[in-house]
Amino acid sequence: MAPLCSANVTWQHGCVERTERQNMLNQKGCVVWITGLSGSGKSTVACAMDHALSRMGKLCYVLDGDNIRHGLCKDLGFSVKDREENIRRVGEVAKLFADAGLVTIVSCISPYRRDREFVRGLLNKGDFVEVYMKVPLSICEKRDCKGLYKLARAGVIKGFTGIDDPYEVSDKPEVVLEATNAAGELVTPDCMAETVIDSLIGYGLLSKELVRHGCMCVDRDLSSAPTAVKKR
Ligand SMILES: Nc1ncnc2c1ncn2[C@@H]1O[C@H](COP(=O)(O)OS(=O)(=O)O)[C@@H](OP(=O)(O)O)[C@H]1O
Ligand SMILES: Nc1ncnc2c1ncn2[C@@H]1O[C@H](COP(=O)(O)OP(=O)(O)O)[C@@H](O)[C@H]1O
Repeated sequence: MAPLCSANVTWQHGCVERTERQNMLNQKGCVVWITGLSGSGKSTVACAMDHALSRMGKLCYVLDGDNIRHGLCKDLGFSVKDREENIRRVGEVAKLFADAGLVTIVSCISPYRRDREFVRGLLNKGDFVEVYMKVPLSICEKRDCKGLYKLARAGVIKGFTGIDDPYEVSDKPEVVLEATNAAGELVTPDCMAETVIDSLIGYGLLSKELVRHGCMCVDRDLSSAPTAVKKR
């Protein structure tokens, strides 16, 4: 684990408090941490949430594992140590975004429980919401939209999560999203996003003042809100 901080540096306090920023934005900063196997739907749910929250007038930002590895973490691979460092960096950035008042949505495999708990520990209590994509490997592998499972099965990619590298399920993630509902029907990404948003409301991280339109939420005072919306 990295040292607490570099030598001879002093924390500089800002002159605008987090609460002031949150009041300006009319929202609370938090981190929604979406974890699960490759192909489980993390990026898709993150995108659906981003869309739904934006329609509600909430400022959010998605930190997606694939994208972060094109820049901030482009020097990292997939060893245990590199994944730990990847999650540490993403966690630190997510913490800054939450401090700026944004609903910060992270979609990273983050396969090791300890690394996710490390990030949870960076945030104020209650500001970290872990969303577990409980999608069986068989479904993820069947989707294989990037062809990586095929390469992993062929031994071309070593240390692939779910194949020859572990995914550790948390004891109590705040939200669990399954691929199918009780009736065995596929759950759409919009409905998954809605489940997470409902949880954020339940945890007091989002305002209850919402009206609903199908699976998408829109803010009560959005002038462009559809006329056929019904109260929750
Ligand atoms: N060895 C191995 N294991 C798992 N995934 C791999 C690997 N090599 C490359 N990829 C691709 O990298 C994406 C995962 O990046 P992450 O930053 O989310 O990974 S991690 O959280 O550090 O484990 C992941 O993206 P998603 O499919 O969106 O999850 C893969 O496309
Ligand atoms: N709820 C869903 N139902 C059906 N297919 C989905 C669902 N969510 C994602 N997918 C599909 O699964 C594939 C992988 O999704 P993606 O979001 O890229 O996963 P991840 O980010 O976890 O690797 C994509 O082709 C996507 O369209």
